Amino acid sequence: MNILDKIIADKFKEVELKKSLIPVSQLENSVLFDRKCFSLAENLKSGSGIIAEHKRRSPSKSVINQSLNVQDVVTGYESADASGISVLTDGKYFGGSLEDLLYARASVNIPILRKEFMIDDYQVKEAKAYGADAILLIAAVLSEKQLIHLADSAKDLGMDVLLEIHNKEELQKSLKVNADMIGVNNRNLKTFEVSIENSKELAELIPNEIVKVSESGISNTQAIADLKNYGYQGFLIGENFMKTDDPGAAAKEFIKELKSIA
Ligand SMILES: O=P(O)(O)OC[C@@H](O)[C@@H](O)c1c[nH]c2ccccc12
Repeated sequence: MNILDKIIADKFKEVELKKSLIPVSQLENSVLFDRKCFSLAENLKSGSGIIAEHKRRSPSKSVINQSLNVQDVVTGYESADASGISVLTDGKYFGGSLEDLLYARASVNIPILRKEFMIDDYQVKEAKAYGADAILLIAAVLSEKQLIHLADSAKDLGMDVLLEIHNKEELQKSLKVNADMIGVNNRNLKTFEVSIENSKELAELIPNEIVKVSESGISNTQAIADLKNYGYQGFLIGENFMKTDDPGAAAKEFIKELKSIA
């Protein structure tokens, strides 16, 4: 079993357990459930394009940063002029939680992406109930039918959908999905290999009306200038900021430099 298979197997158990503990009706009664979402896709078009991620650890890097407080990190990202924030909510492999999402929501007024391994409608409802503006769907772990269903369900709740692909086959099964953004993951989730070339190779195959996002392994502004030439408008960055003592300050410096080369 590769790591992605393991994560998904655990996720099925986790979701079943949660469903038995907290009914959907309770999620729907959350004060945040009727909140009007910010659009991440729209924000990427008009702003810096950076989606800055809160990530404590990952299966590929183990610990990145365990000592920070989520509110400080996300307010730092907001004042750095990030277009949106990504909050990992998986606990076992990434050290995140739904509570992180809730604290992030209470701290900023920019779009927040719930970064999670979505396999069930229940998690889409949870995302809305805990203050997310957008969800991630990973084509590598979902069928075309599931992708369509989960995306429609998020759109019905007013959230944006970022659909993650890693290769041509995954893009192929994503074309009928109602996604606002397609994210090309430069990291292969099965082997952890990272190559920004992956975003460049897949760019021309992504339909023009969908906002293109490049994800993972981005550590310098020149890479972004390059990716913009391929039509990318969004750039998801985690480790490069989170590995520092002050991710907000690192993001601010990065975005300032990005603006100066634009
Ligand atoms: O820390 P990086 O290399 O900048 O990557 C951020 C983000 O792209 C990465 O965390 C990610 C992309 N897709 C995912 C799916 C699940 C968990 C994590 C991810």
